Amino acid sequence: MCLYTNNLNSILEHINSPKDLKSLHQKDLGQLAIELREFIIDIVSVKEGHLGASLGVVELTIALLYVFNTPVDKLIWDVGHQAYGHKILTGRKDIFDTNRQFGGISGFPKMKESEFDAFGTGHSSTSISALLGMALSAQLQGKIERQHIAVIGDASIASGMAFEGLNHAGVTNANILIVLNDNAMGIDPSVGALKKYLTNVKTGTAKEENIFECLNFHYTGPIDGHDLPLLVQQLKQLQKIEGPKLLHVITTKGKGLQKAEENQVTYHAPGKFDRQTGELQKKNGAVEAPKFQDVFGKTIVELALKNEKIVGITPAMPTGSSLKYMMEAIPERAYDVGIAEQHAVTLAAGMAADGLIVFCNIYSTFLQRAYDQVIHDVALQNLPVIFCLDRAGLVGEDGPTHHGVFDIAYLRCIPNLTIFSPLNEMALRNIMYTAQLGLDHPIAIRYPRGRGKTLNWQLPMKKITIGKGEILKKGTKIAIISTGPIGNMISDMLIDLDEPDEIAHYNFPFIKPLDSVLLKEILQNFEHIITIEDGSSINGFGSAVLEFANIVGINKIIKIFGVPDNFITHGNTQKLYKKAGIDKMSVKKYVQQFL
Ligand SMILES: Cc1ncc(C[n+]2csc(CCOP(=O)(O)OP(=O)(O)O)c2C)c(N)n1
Ligand SMILES: CC(=O)[C@@H](O)[C@H](O)COP(=O)(O)O
Ligand SMILES: [Mg+2]
Repeated sequence: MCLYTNNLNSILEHINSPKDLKSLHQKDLGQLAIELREFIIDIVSVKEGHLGASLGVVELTIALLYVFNTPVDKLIWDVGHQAYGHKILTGRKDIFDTNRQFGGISGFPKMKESEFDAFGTGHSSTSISALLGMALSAQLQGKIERQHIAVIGDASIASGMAFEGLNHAGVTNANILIVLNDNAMGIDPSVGALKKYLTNVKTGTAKEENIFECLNFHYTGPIDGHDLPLLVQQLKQLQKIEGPKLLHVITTKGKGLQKAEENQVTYHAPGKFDRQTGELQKKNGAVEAPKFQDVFGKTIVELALKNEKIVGITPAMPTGSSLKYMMEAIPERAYDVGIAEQHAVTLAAGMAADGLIVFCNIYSTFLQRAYDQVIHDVALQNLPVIFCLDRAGLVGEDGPTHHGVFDIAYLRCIPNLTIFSPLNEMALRNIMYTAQLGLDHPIAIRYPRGRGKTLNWQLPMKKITIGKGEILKKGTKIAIISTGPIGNMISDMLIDLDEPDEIAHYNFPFIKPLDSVLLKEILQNFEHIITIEDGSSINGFGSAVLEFANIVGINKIIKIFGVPDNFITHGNTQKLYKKAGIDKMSVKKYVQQFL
């Protein structure tokens, strides 16, 4: 049955699955693209989320779902932040307003959420390997008709992992189609030699040999990724060709919303905006405490202006990490290396080995990808790289792919590495200052997404003693030991409580080395000890305290508040703290039973 309708404004209304989409006349697809774009803008303008990337692939999404036979054919969206159109057209239109909200659908493809989400994503550059895995599996299992398609962006394909996938795929006869969605942007402008090459291909100035053909791919392109009839035609043709194929499409990030096209960095994930004008929603004008990322970004400039040996590195997150301030002020010493966390870490190691003072800023969750480099290239050689791990803790709406809750657990077991979690903005500044004065070891400084508490934070920096904790409040019966900014929540809770004299509060910014003198004193003087952190309760800060108690042979009740042993969902951070049981109420309830 053909779903053609004379009321052209309501095509999307009728599309609840790719089956409905496939029953449209091809000439109606253009109208569907208009409606899909409007729908995405409507929802994201009020519910927030990733905007530009999804707007850019509206036509591509429609064409892929129109031509291929999903979910039998496998379709993988790399990173997945551009998959909103895919979600809307694959049965989630009516619940799309719950996107990224607590209890709602995920902002990324998720296998459990839909059979149309062939593979869960969130971290970039995984699609080619996963797709190849499925295609080789199809060969082994005799699923010879099945098609396998991955959509990967120009920034993500420049990552090592994507190249590893291409390198393997090129010597197989696996039936895969890689759609390279080239908009010349990551979150920030794409960087690197491959970007230059792709630009040359687009402008017709590339040398004769095509890089993808050299890797044994059947290459098509570059074609206009907003030309729906052309996309449909090309995809239908490629459907008939066996083996590894790459279709190079050119798109505009933010397509269809003028402000988003003009300011692609801001509109990657713009927050709330006016859906008609695209104008960002104005803040209420109140003076706010700074974001931790800006404390990092402004402090490194301050330090680097005085110390020529300081360099900064970010793997593709200049805006998110605020290293952009240094890239503007001292471009020759600030490097955006693209989505290349492993390279970023070993690059830092090389620079540190040659005497530079290196601040390597990586989101906690993305450092997971460079674990071996941290151990083998930095810690084993005891190179004093200064890792600044932004987005540590529960990050909110991005959810489990992005929560920075494992870093303490995966770093704590690495010899030579110091781990520090600042209570506030000044502590972050002071540790950055101290680290650049010269440390004997590498250090990981972990701090959260969002704002701190201090308005007047650009004070002169002070050297701090490595491995020192501090008492924030005296008490007689219970000792609460916190690490990081979650300590501020404990201070607030103590103000709320009726009998605060019984509770002492200690701040342990150094997770490693622990302040053994102070900790021994606490273990000796209190019957009941509570630790709290915004990371995994397994092998976290609390575990370190338990291990220490065991080593010194002091047997006390030690209660650990940390993120439990499961993947925490997405949503507003307050709700997530509650879900993880590390919110104010949960701690208060626990403490009150002993007062
Ligand atoms: C391993 C990893 N590093 C960094 C990121 C953060 N990140 C998310 S999207 C993105 C840019 C992706 O650019 P591209 O692949 O070109 O897709 P586009 O947004 O242009 O569609 C980055 C760096 C990530 N998700 N995963
Ligand atoms: C898709 C992705 O990985 C990024 O866009 C991420 O969502 C950025 O997170 P922040 O908003 O915390 O910078
Ligand atoms: Mg891109």
